[in-house]
Amino acid sequence: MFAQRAEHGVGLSTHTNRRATASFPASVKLENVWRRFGDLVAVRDVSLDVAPGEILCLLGPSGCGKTTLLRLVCGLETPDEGRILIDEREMSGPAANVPPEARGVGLMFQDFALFPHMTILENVAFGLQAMERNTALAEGRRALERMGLGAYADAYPHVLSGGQQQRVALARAIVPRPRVMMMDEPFSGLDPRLRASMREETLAILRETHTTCIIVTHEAEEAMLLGDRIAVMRGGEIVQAGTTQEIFDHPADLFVAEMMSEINVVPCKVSGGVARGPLGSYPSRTEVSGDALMCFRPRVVRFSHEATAIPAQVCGTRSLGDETVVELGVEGIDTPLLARTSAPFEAEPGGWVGIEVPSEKVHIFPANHQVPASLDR
Ligand SMILES: Nc1ncnc2c1ncn2[C@@H]1O[C@H](COP(=O)(O)OP(=O)(O)OP(=O)(O)O)[C@@H](O)[C@H]1O
Repeated sequence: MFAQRAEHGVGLSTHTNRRATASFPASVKLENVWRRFGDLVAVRDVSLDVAPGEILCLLGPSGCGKTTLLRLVCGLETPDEGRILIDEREMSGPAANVPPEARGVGLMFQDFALFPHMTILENVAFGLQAMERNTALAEGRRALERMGLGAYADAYPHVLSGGQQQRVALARAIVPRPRVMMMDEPFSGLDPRLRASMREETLAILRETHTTCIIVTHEAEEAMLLGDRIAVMRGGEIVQAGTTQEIFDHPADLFVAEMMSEINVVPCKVSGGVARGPLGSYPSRTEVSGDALMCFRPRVVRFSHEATAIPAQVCGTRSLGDETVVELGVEGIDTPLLARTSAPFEAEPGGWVGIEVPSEKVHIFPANHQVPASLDR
């Protein structure tokens, strides 16, 4: 990550000048964008369309190029090839290189920095310097109240907890109402309850202001909660982009399936459109043949007393309150399978149960499908 990138530092005078007209949403388009650092390819031939007012979540493991992509859109990085357009106007590319402050893009980075010598309110209003001071302070106060921090307006940052400081940084990023917002793990480091409420609040503000937004996250659940669409990145590339349901139901490969949630992976062999393995035979809807992997999520495993059910031995159970996670040993499979059930689960470790895996919930990928998440060099 990049130290101390000031999320307030990009485009503020522009935001403030344009603020009155900032209510119509902007589109963001990347066309075949590349960014290299020496021989390392951080962003590889990325094309992406973000519709006006859309919230797109970029999901991917550490080092896959998410932050670099945001920095390219903001103008803090220049693409080696390709074009970046905001509202069809070229920002980066052969014909233009619009400076960050003229792009109207707001930024909120995970390593936000508040100015220690300014009050909380002054920090928030910092982005409104082109505005008449009293109006700017009134706007700043409103944003702080919205974040539940109105009482701290005249205090200094050091009296706030880390989570509170993060909310101030968020207020500072949104108060100029940029038409396009880049958020890099904006909720990381917050405790789960605060994280959930910040997420809701941020989402409400982005929707209200029709802000087009790209949010970077490591967490699939967060991406699903926030994004109209999700783009999954690996090794500098967008592997798959779509709605939560599209990606969840039709993951492009095992990497994407594993990014979205935990998944059981069972080796099998495919021939003539049928996958055969320790769990029996399943129709394969893909072109795959030969060694393959049969994948399914723990929640799709059904417990069954039918004679056709697959015998499985209970290795262990964990209660999650309203759900039980069951580890199951099945002959021919080296690692225990996981099942999740919200029905009462009575069997003890060592006991035997029957399971079924519905064929429509099974994904079949070639055995060599998984490409390492690290970057090509
Ligand atoms: N200025 C730079 N000089 C050299 N290498 C860089 C530079 N910026 C990024 N990189 C490298 O590019 C790759 C992508 O980095 P980036 O920060 O975009 O990944 P990320 O997906 O945001 O990771 P994380 O989730 O850990 O923040 C990494 O290998 C990183 O070390």
